[in-house]
Amino acid sequence: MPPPKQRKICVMGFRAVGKSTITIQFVENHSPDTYNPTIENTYKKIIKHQGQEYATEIIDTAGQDEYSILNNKYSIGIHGYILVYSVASRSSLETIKALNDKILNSLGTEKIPRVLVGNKSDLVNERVISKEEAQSLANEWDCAFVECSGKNNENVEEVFKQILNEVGKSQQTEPPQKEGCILM
Ligand SMILES: Nc1nc2c(ncn2[C@@H]2O[C@H](COP(=O)(O)OP(=O)(O)OP(=O)(O)O)[C@@H](O)[C@H]2O)c(=O)[nH]1
Repeated sequence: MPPPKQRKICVMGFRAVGKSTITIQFVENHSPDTYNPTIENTYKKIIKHQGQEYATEIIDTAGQDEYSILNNKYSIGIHGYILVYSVASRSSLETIKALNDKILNSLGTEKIPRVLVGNKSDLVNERVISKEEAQSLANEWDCAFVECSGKNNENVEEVFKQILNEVGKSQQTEPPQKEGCILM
């Protein structure tokens, strides 16, 4: 197998949408018993995906809102973003739109590997965001889209596979660096 590739992934979204639950479910195979608002936690996991190992660092960030200022450390050296909203909360989707804008503005490009994640898909009767609405937003952003339930461990692995795919795609399409001078 080729040597592991390093990946640094940031999990972002509104408060209590399930960022920690998804991350802990994926890294440690269990769902946290109690709700503890996160300040910031970093997890490490070797992920085997399509014949390649990825030494992955997953940063579980504090809940954000539309007015939060994007910390510099969430825009420098990050390979991809997992943008989480709750299918049962419209305001959490509005926060994701604002967050997405902030990330794109801060990096100055639209070509940023992202996965839009609708968590809490088990809350069937409380759903206010349809799959179609989120899928069309993901199409607009040209990024992947996954619905999952962190609590029930449904589709959680898919979230991480998709972000690795998105990062891989972005690295394939990067134009080769040209050598020489640029006239300003
Ligand atoms: N029904 C349901 N509840 C969930 C799911 N994922 C998380 N929760 C619950 O939502 C609450 C918040 O979960 P967390 O994982 O702590 O959310 P968070 O986004 O990390 O929260 P902050 O750190 O405050 O931003 C907890 O009570 C979880 O049990 C899910 O898929 N379904």
